[in-house]
Amino acid sequence: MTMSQEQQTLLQQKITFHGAGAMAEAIVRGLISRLVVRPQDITMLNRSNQKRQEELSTRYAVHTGTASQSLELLSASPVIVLAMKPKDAAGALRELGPLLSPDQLIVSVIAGLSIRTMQTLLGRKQPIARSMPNTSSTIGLGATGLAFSAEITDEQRSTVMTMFEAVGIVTIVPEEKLEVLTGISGSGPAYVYYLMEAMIAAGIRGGLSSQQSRDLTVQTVLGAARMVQQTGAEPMKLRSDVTSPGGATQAALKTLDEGDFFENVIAAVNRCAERSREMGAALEGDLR
Ligand SMILES: NC(=O)C1=CN([C@@H]2O[C@H](COP(=O)(O)OP(=O)(O)OC[C@H]3O[C@@H](n4cnc5c(N)ncnc54)[C@H](OP(=O)(O)O)[C@@H]3O)[C@@H](O)[C@H]2O)C=CC1
Ligand SMILES: O=C(O)[C@@H]1CCC=N1
Repeated sequence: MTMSQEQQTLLQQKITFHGAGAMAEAIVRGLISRLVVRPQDITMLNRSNQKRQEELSTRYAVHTGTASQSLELLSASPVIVLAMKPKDAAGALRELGPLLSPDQLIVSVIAGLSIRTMQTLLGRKQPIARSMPNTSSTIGLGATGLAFSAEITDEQRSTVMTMFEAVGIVTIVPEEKLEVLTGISGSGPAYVYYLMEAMIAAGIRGGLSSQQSRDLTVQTVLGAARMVQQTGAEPMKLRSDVTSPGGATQAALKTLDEGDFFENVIAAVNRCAERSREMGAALEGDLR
């Protein structure tokens, strides 16, 4: 099921972000700017970075604190978003488990970390939504994959859907598909930025100003994505529309293919999925 958000529902629930880095900020910015959650209902906790807390509280008027100061707060929050790096997750979940009541919802954005591992680390069958969002949530153009644990209630499911639909499109998948989804949409923005970096560099090397090169690249990527979205045409058809036989585009694509561009992108997506599985397996290994 893929949906775009059209109507916004105000979630009148307190949400605590356990981890206050790039991904947590992307979601919070989206939620606040789309009026889905009031800033006073959001708390963002990190481990120790005081400057970051001040920055977030000034920027978004949310509550902040460090995890150790706020165990009480976590224990009272109906929704807890786990948003630390995978390496920090095991310790945080072990600490969190004994504080929770059975109806508290955990929403994880952590790559690779399975629902089963989370429940084992928590030491209880907590309702869990495992998500894979991306940083474009910041501007409401995120793409999020979701999988749910069996314990989740309809109301909790709808809370999670509302949260992520507020910041982009949402698709529900069987949990084992979240890895390949990470390879496409979770990490995907980085591939596109890398392509853009290369295009901008090429323009500058060819004598355009950096501003010209940047503006042209941004508009080109934006226009190409919109063309696929708005015309409904296949990318292959749109590519062919640009490519005159024997012309300049064909020569450029041939150069990309000499570097096995198409298969390399697929290999990168597969490696990303595999790395997510490795991170998940390492966390599972921490259980022993
Ligand atoms: N960035 C992305 O594009 C995406 C990231 N993700 C996932 O999001 C998660 C976070 O990534 P990202 O935001 O990039 O990471 P960041 O490094 O930007 O942020 C991590 C945050 O976690 C905090 N933290 C670490 N340990 C604890 C703890 N024990 N209790 C509370 N907070 C803690 C850090 O606090 P402090 O700074 O004080 O140490 C920091 O605020 C990852 O698991 C990643 O897999 C998912 C999709 C996309
Ligand atoms: O690089 C990572 O591991 C995370 C997963 C998706 C985007 N960033």
